[in-house]
Amino acid sequence: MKVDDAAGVEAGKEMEKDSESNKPSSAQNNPDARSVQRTKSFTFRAPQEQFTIQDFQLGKIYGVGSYSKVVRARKKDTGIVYALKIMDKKFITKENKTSLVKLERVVLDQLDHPGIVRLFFTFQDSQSLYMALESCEGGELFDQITRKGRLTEDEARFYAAEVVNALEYIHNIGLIHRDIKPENLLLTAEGHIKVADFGSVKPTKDGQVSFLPTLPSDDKACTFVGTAAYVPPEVLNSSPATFGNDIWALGCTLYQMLSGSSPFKDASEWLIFQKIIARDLIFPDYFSEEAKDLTDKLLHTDPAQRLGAGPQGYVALKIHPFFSGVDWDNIRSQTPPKLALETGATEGHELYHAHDGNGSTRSSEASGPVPRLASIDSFDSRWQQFLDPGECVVMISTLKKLQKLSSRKMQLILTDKPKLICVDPAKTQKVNTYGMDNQNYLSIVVTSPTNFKITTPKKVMCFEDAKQRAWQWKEAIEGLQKQ
Ligand SMILES: Nc1ncnc2c1ncn2[C@@H]1O[C@H](COP(=O)(O)OP(=O)(O)OP(=O)(O)O)[C@@H](O)[C@H]1O
Repeated sequence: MKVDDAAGVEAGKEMEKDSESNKPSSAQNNPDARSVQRTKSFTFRAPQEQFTIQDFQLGKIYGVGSYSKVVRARKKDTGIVYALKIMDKKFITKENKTSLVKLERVVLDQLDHPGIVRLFFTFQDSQSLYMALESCEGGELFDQITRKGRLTEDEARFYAAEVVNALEYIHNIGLIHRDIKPENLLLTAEGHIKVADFGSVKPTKDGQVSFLPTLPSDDKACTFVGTAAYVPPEVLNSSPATFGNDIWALGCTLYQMLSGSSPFKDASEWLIFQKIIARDLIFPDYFSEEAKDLTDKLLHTDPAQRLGAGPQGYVALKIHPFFSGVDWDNIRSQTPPKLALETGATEGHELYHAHDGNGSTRSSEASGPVPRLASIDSFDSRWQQFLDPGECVVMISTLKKLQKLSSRKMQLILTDKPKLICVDPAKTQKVNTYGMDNQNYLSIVVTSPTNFKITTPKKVMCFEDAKQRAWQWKEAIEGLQKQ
């Protein structure tokens, strides 16, 4: 057996291994865990099945994560649709993600709440691990904010209340999610919230989730788990994670729902962190007093004082005037806001200026019919080096560059120069820049919502955008060429 194959087998065994734990059985503390039979060996509620990928009819790609791909998949015999999370065993082993994958599997298995994505079963083959998740057909809350520009206070209240309801459950069983953000808040076809992505979860010492794998320490200085724009100031100062992390991220998410963008945004992670540490928070005029007050209290600098994490816990959070009228006991039977469906059209445009090298940054500005930035936190400081002073990023995404027999991850950056920069994230010295004037004529052809081709005088490049923004890339490029 080759070393790589052996590694793949290990990843599979590790994810499904009956785990020994010296923790008490969660069935004693958690009524939801009673359905799991706890004899000598532990049985997962979501079983490991003997299915193969051929048992499923695969549909669109919902999205691509750092070590997985999530695909809509209909089980051929039952007709039931799942979101199939597919992970490459060799990649997981190579990247040392085995214990994190197992953690996510064990945690999802024991979570039982209508506001959290459900894991139904797992299976594997020689190459991949598969998790069959509840399919969230309404997409990400992030896309609702992008499509609507910003949400009304009623809409934001509805979503925030459902997130609070799920977070209360998550915290009560002793878990810190650590990556709450609009991209990880998925929606059902009806429009109810489902918290997803437990890949960064941190179990607390006296939590109720059992059979946890041993994890590598992440408490090292200079590293943080989560997403730059939603990370609380104390985590940047290397304090250990607390429930207050998720409350801060909830505050950022509420702000983003109401305003259209996250409260601490800038052109690089470093600049975002400066804003977070300085708590450089500006409320738009149209926020109601209740919305301002709640956001302000969720974004308290002291994690222990954040509403919900403070001494009165969730009671204090739920009675905040912003939530007046919310029927907390019947929250999942309320009618959700109408979902904004995907359209080719885009509104608004935000530009993010490059740092000018003198320590000052210029602010963002709005103009022109060019698409909105996908997500400012996708602009990380690594890409800054490719911009000239004052140059603005119009669109940026990690895409797949498709070649004849293979594909590779690429960072595509469109700037207002206009210029298209294509960087291999694994080797940032490998960068190609394409001008877009008459001599360097560049054209773009969309072949599907996910795929597009870029033709330059010297080559044709095929890209796949898992977030289905092929039309947005075309509009943005052609918009700049017309200017
Ligand atoms: N149950 C689901 N139903 C529908 N779409 C989903 C579901 N789970 C995940 N997705 C989509 O698939 C994308 C990839 O999910 P995945 O969990 O692999 O990684 P991620 O959370 O985006 O990234 P990372 O692993 O880097 O944190 C998500 O952004 C989301 O849009």
